[in-house]
Amino acid sequence: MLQESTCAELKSLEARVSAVERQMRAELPLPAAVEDLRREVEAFRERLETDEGLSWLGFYKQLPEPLSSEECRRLQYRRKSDSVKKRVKKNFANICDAQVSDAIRQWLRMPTFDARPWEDEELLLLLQQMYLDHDFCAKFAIDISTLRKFLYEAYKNYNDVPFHNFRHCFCVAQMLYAISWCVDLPSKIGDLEVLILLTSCICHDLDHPGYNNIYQINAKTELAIRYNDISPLENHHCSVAFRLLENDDCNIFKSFGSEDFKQVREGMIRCILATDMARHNEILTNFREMLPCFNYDDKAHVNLLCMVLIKVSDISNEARPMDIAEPWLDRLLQEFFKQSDAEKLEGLPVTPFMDREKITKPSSQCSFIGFVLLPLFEALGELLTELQDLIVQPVRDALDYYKRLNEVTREERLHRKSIVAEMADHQHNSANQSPDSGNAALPKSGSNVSFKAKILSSRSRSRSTEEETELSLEGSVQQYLEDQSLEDVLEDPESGDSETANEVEVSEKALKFKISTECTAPTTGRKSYPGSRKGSRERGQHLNQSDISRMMQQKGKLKATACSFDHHFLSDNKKLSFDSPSFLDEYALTLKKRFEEGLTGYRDTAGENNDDECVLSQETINLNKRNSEHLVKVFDEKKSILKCPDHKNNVHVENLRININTTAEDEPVKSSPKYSMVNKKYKYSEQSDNDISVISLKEEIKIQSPPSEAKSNRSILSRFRQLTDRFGLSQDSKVKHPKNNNVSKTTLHKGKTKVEPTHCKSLEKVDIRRASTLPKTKGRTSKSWKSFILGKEKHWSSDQVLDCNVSELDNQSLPSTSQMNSNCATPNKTSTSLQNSPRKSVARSESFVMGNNVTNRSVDAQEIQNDGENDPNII
Ligand SMILES: Nc1nc2c(ncn2[C@@H]2O[C@@H]3COP(=O)(O)O[C@H]3[C@H]2O)c(=O)[nH]1
Ligand SMILES: [Zn+2]
Repeated sequence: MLQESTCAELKSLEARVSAVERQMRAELPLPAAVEDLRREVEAFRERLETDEGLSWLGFYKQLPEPLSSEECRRLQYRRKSDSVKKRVKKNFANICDAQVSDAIRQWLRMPTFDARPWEDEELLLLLQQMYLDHDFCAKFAIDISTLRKFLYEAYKNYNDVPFHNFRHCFCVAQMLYAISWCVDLPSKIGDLEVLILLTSCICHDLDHPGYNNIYQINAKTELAIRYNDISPLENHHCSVAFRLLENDDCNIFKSFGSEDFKQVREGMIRCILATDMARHNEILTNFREMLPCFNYDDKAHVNLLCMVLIKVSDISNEARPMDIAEPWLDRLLQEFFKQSDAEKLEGLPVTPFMDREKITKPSSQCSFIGFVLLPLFEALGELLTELQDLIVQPVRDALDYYKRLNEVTREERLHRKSIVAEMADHQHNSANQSPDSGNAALPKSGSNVSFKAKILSSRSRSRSTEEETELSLEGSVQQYLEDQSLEDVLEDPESGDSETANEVEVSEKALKFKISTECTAPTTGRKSYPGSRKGSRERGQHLNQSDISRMMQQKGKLKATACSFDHHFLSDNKKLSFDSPSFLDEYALTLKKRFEEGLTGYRDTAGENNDDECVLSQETINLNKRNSEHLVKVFDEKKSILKCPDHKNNVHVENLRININTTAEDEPVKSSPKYSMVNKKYKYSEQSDNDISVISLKEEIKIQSPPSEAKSNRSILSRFRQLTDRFGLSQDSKVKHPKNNNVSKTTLHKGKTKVEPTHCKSLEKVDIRRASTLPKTKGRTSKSWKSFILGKEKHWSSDQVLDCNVSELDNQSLPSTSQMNSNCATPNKTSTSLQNSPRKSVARSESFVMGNNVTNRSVDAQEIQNDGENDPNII
C-alpha cells in the first residue's frame, strides 16, 4: 500500500519536474554557447536540405525547378520554321518533274543508299520516285499532284528533332522500298499491301516530339491521357496521317471505294501501331510461330509479315554501312539523352537505356542489336532468304563490331582498375607506415596529379569527360573502385542486370495496358527497371532483413557521428547536459524511412553531373571525317543524279563547291572542302543547342538523380565523413557548386577536346577492326556514278503548286516542361548534322534553282524569314 502511494507520488513529482524543466527550457534564455550551437545546427540542417551538392545524402528537399525556367524552354518540341517549309515547298515544286537517273533509281533500291547528301526537296522527289517505280500512280489512280502534296504535307509534319525527323521517315521508307525490290514483295503480298506499307513508313513517326512513349506515359502528357497509355505516340502518328488524308488535295486514296479505303486504313493503322517497341516481343513471337507454315494466301499471315516488315525498316540503321549507321546512332543517343535529362529535371523515372550516366555506344548497341534487332532480322531472313546477305549479315557484322568495341572498352577499364588498385595499395602502405599521415596518403582534389593523370590516360574513350570531372573532384580511391564495379555491371549487357534493360523490356513494362502489366509476370523474365516508380517500390520491398538491420546500425552510427559532430562545436569540448538535438531523431527517422523505401542511393550530383554529352567518340569523329570525304565525292557525282542538261548541272555542282569552300573559310588552317565538313560537324557537336542545354542542365538545373542500387550499399558513415569534410570547406564548396561554377564549363570543354595519346592508339586499333567488319557498300563504292549516267534531257517545271492547308493537328505530345513556353523556341537549325546550315541550304537550293533556269535571285535570310507562311500547326 505504502509502496504504491510512494510510487504514485514519485511519478507525479517526476512529471512536475519535467514540466518545470520544459517550462524553463521554453522561457529561460539558453546559454550563449548553446544558442550558437543551435544556430550552427540549424544552418547545417538547412544546408543538408537545400544544397543540391549534398543531395546524395538523402535529405535534400528541393523540388525540381519550376516549369517556366529558361532551361525548360530548351526541352521543347521543335517545329520546322515557316521559312524552311516554304523553301522546301518551293524547291520541291521546282524539281518535282525532274527525271531521276537510272543510276540513282538503282541505288535507291539498295540498303546502302545514303540520304545524307540530299536536300529535303530531293528526298521528296525520291519518295515520289518510289511510288512511280512501283507504278502505283497508274495502278491505283493516284493523281501525281495529290501525291506531291501528300509527300510535302508529310514532310511538313515531321519535327526538327535529332532522330525522329523527316530524314528518318525517308530512311525507313527507303529500306522498305529496297526490301520490296530485293524480294519482289508485290508478287508475294500484292501491290495494295506494298502501297499500304510504303505509305505507312512515310507516316509512321509523323509529328514525333523526340520524347518517347515512356516519357509520355510517365509525364502523363496529353497524348498519354488521350490514348490511355496505349501506344500514345503511334496512335498520334497514325491520327496525324489520317488527318492529312482527310484533305482531298493530298488524299492519295481518294479514288478508292469505301471498302478499299477501309482496307487501307486498317492496314496503315496496323502497320504504324506495330512500330511501338512495347509490342516487339509479341509480334516477333507470333511471327516465329507462323514461320514454319507461312502462307501468303492467308490474310492473317500477310498482315503479320507487313508488321514485321515495317518494324525491320524502322530499326534498320545498323543494316546500313557503318558510315551511314553511326551518325544515326549519335542522333538517337542525342534524343535519348535529351529525354533522360528531361526526366531527371522533372523528377520522372529515368529511362535507363537513355541515361547518359549508364550507357555507352557499344553497350547500347550490343544490347539493342543482340537482343532486339538481330532476332527480328533473322526471323524475317528465314522467310525471305534473299535478305540474308542484304540486311541480316550486315547487322551481324555490326554486332561483332560493337562487341569488340565493348571488349576494348572493358580491357581499358580493367587496366584502369589495376592502376587504381595499385594506388589503393600504395595508400594503404603509406597509412601503415605513418599512422599520423593517413590523410596525406589519400589522393586529394588536384593534389595528386600523377594519380589523376594515370587514370585519365587509361580511361575509356566514350566516357572520358564524365570521368575526368568525377576524378578531378575528391578522388577517394575507395569510392572510385565502388563506382567502377557499378560501371561494370551497368555496361555489361549480358549481366542481366535490370539497369541494362533494353528498350523492349522497358517499353513493355511502361507501355502495356496497365491492367495487363500490373497483373501478369513479365514475359522476358527480367525484373522491372529500377528507374520506374514500380522499380523503386520493388527495390524497397526486396530489401531483406539483414539489409534492414545493417541500415539500422548505420542509422545509429549516423546519430552517433552527428552527436560527435555536435561536440565539435562546443567550446573546450565540454559536454552539455541536454538531450541530443531532436532533429537528429527526425533525421534518423527520415533516414530509416528512406532506407526502407530503398532510396539511399542518391548520387552526388555536384561530383557526377559535370559530365559532358560525349556522344561523339573519337571513332565517330574519324568516321565523320570519312563520311565527309564521301560527301564531297557525292557532291561531285550529284550532277549525274538528275537527267538534266549538263551545263545546268555544272552550275549546280559549282555552286555546291562554292558553298563548301565558304564554310571552309571559318577554319583558315584547314581550308580544303573535306576538312571543312569535318570541322563543321565536330564544331556542331561542341556547340549544338543540345550541348548548351546539357551544360546548363548540369550547371543550373536541379537534378534529382534516381536511386542507384549499388551505391546504396555505400556506408552512410563514409558519406557522413565526406559530408563533414565538405562542411568544413563550406565556402569552397559553395564556389564549386555547379550552379555558380563557371570554371566547370571550361573544364568540360577542356575535357572534351583533350585526346590522350593512349586513346589515340587504341582508337587506331578499333578503326582497323571496324574497317574489317564494315558491311560492303557494293553499289556505291565499286562503280562511279558517272558510269551510270544516261544524259537525257530533263524537263523542268516551276508551276507546281503544293498548297495544301491541313487542318490543325493535335499537337499535344510536348514534354510537360514545354507546355508553358511552347512558342518561345528558335528552331534549332544546327540541330541536324545530316542537314546543312540554313544559310548554306538556302544558297544551295537557290543554286539548284538557278541551274534550272528559274529566276536567278539572291535570297537573303531575312527575306526568307519574312516569307514564312503562317502555319496553323505551329504552336
Ligand atoms: N539502341 C538503339 N536503339 C535503336 C536503334 N535503332 C532504333 N532504335 C530504337 O528502336 C525504336 C523503334 O521505334 P522508334 O523509331 O520510336 O524509336 C527507336 C529507337 O528508340 C539503334 O540502332 N540502337
Ligand atoms: Zn521510326
